[in-house]
Amino acid sequence: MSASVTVRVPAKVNVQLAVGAARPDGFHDLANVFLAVGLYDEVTVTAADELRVTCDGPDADQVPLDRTNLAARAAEALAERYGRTPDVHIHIAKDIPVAGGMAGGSADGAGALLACDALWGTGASRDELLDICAELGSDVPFSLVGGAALGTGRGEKLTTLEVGGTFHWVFAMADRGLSTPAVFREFDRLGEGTDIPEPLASQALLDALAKGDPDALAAAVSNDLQPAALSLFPELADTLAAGRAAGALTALVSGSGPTTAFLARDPESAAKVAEALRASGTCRTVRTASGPAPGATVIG
Ligand SMILES: C[C@](O)(CO)[C@H](O)COP(=O)(O)OP(=O)(O)OC[C@H]1O[C@@H](n2ccc(N)nc2=O)[C@H](O)[C@@H]1O
Ligand SMILES: Nc1ncnc2c1ncn2[C@@H]1O[C@H](COP(=O)(O)OP(=O)(O)OP(=O)(O)O)[C@@H](O)[C@H]1O
Repeated sequence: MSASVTVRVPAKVNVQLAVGAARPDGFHDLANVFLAVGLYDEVTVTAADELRVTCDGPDADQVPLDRTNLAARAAEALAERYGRTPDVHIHIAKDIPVAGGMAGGSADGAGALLACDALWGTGASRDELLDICAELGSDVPFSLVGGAALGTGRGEKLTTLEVGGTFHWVFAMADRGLSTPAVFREFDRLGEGTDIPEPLASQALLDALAKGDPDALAAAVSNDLQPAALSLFPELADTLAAGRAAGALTALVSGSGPTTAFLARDPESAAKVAEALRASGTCRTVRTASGPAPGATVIG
């Protein structure tokens, strides 16, 4: 008999990303306000003779299928903790752009962890799963939790945030990726010789989320990695300008980029911004999605 579990996991946009100075361990302290959005990967794990990863979807050829895949690492980490072998076939149906700053790999890590936990019946607590997520990567705990949350430390220490409405987004995917470590290195280079303040969450932004007010959110969003992403990928300025000209309430780079995110007042306006971005020729593909979306969820 072959048992199998499927988990659906959302992408994220960072509505605030405040970045502190580099720490001795090479990471940066953050005030990272995550919002999960309705673009999903689905991770299916099936009992097998040995660990194996397959992937399909538009960006599948860019996804490593060896043990460096975050989903494989998640299965191995859980198996090790429970003294068993990670004997599963992991299939990733990938819809989240790869190396796009939307936590696609992190989503697959959290998805595989939850799916293996259900398949193996480990009985792990939520806190244990969150600990394993934090070992896998700074964004992985949020992929498990979803909704909206403030991430402090390197982004792994989460406080859930209330959100008072639905926010409508348009995402423009670029024709190449950006490496997260390279963007943080560029942030360090650009900040050399300046005083980098302690990262703090913006109260105006948290209030805007709590009210579900898109105009207030648009006025409060910020991303300290945006200058670094633009420095490495200057053409993104044209995409941001095209979305603003089409009526987006605000335009920003998502996380470390290069995906750009546009906030719209309602679904109709999001559709208009999406159409204008498609026509602009400044990006590879355009998607609309709203948030908050639920975190990793077993769907079958
Ligand atoms: C840019 C964001 O996506 C915003 O949510 C995250 O901060 C990145 O999270 P992630 O991809 O899960 O990152 P990790 O896998 O933990 O780290 C990858 C690399 O990014 C850099 N990194 C990441 C997180 C952090 N707080 N400081 C860092 O400097 C480090 O060079 C690290 O080696
Ligand atoms: N399951 C996975 N899906 C995609 N990439 C993966 C996966 N596992 C490992 N990787 C590697 O991680 C790199 C970053 O991919 P990912 O899609 O997670 O970037 P990202 O969305 O920019 O991440 P983040 O927003 O968390 O910084 C890829 O280039 C790939 O080599």
